[in-house]
Amino acid sequence: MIGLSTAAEVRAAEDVLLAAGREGALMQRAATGLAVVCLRLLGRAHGARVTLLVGAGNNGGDALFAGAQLAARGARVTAVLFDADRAHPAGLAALRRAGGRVTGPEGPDGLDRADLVLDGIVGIGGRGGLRTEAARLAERAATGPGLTVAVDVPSGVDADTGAVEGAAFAAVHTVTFGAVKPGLVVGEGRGYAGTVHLVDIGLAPHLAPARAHQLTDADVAAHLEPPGPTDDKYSRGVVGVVAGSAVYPGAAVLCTGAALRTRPGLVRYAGTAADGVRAAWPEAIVTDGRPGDAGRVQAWVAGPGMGTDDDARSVLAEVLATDLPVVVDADALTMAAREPDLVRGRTAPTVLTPHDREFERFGVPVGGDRISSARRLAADLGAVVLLKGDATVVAAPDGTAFVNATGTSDLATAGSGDVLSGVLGSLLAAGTPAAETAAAAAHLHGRAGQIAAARGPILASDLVRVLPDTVGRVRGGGDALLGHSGA
Ligand SMILES: NC(=O)C1=CN([C@@H]2O[C@H](COP(=O)(O)OP(=O)(O)OC[C@H]3O[C@@H](n4cnc5c(N)ncnc54)[C@H](O)[C@@H]3O)[C@@H](O)[C@H]2O)[C@@H](O)CC1
Ligand SMILES: Nc1ncnc2c1ncn2[C@@H]1O[C@H](COP(=O)(O)OP(=O)(O)O)[C@@H](O)[C@H]1O
Ligand SMILES: [K+]
Repeated sequence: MIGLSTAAEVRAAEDVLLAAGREGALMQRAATGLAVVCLRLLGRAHGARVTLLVGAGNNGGDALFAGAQLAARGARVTAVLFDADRAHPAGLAALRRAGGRVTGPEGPDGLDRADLVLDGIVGIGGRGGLRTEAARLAERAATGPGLTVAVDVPSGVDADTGAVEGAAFAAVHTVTFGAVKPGLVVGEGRGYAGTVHLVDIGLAPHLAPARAHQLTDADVAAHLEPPGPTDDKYSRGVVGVVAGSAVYPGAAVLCTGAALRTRPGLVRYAGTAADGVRAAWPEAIVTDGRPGDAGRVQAWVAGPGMGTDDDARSVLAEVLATDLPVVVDADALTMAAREPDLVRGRTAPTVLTPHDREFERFGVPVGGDRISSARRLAADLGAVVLLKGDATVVAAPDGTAFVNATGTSDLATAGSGDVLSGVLGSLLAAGTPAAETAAAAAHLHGRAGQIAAARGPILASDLVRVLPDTVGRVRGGGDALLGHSGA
């Protein structure tokens, strides 16, 4: 698991080392790690043109020290100081000693011919969008030829939330220090951060336990254990699906198929799309009766394509009245938003899987801070909330949160969410803790999207088809497709 630490948590850990007089050492570790990543990205230092955008704080100091290391290896480094009087004095001296040039925001910044641009405007000390001068150069960097690399956090991105209020530096890579900050992997900030490289500066022993995490393939593999010699079709967890309708059987077929393909023990289906499900999945046990007629299950998935009329409402209420884990998706979300008490007060886990428009039906739009929004609704309903998006967020009522690290925008296709709820129901039937299990389902769904999309545009049924291969590959470990790396 990769812990996501807020700016305050990072500062608290740094304070321990600063109190021990290690300030210089911390910044040197950060700058050296940064220079190493830059060298790797450039492929060579000698003759490379590098522009540093340097703000008045320690973030600018990191950029200056890293620039000095690159200059010492023959790079042609120009530092643009936004506030010449307050630029980090030791960093500036080091850059000058190494032969780097220094200019102001109106000076010859070299951006039009740069091979690499380092954004040291602001780091975790930043507030709000970039100010005018910085915004103008960030824009030129984004449209210029140089590879854009953010120091610690892309300037203008809120390190804690990923919110971007105004202009921000668009980085292709972000080299971050001590811990990955949530704002690099969630919300708008994710798009500005690009690939995240984590540099270890020795903070780990002093960091408070993270309240938000990203799962890796290895974490998710623990949810995908193959059956053992004593297992039978029941012992692996039976999932029940109430979804679809006679007119719209597609959602039921996708959801049931995804559940079967994730953990092929036993899937039961109850509802009016029974004929369609039978035809598509002879392996499923199907009834066109009520959930209670389906037989025993260990978890329910309710919602995709089931409608929101009185019959659908009574089916949902029957499922939510059980003491089993329930996934509430799609039409079931619409009904739960109308009647939140259907969910509040349940003792067994409930996982709600809204996208932004479904989330808003519960009263408040998602806004720029997706983790806090998911936490708020989770606490209000006493349920796990899986808020879908390009980086899906999962929050538990106690504030534990996960940000998904897998996926592709190709997943924005009709029926993709029905597949996710089938995968999730199937994993929940094993009885593992609901929030981490929901995060594991999002991870697996995202991986399936990446694998399916490697061949071209995808349909939701392609996701179902590649699920067994995806499970096999995630079990096999290896995070080659993940968005960030250790530096
Ligand atoms: N504290 C430490 O020992 C370490 C700090 N490190 C670096 O230091 C950074 C934090 O440094 P600071 O606390 O000095 O703060 P920053 O350098 O992140 O930002 C503070 C400066 O930015 C200005 N600023 C704030 N918002 C702005 C905006 N929207 N537009 C333009 N300017 C804005 C402020 O006026 C202030 O001058 C980290 O992100 C990291 O890069 C690393 O060197 C590791 C060690
Ligand atoms: N731009 C995107 N990048 C990555 N994943 C996305 C993107 N858009 C949607 N997704 C994912 O695709 C799925 C879509 O679900 P949903 O909107 O419920 O689809 P549907 O209702 O058509 O089944 C979610 O898992 C979501 O996280
Ligand atoms: K920065």
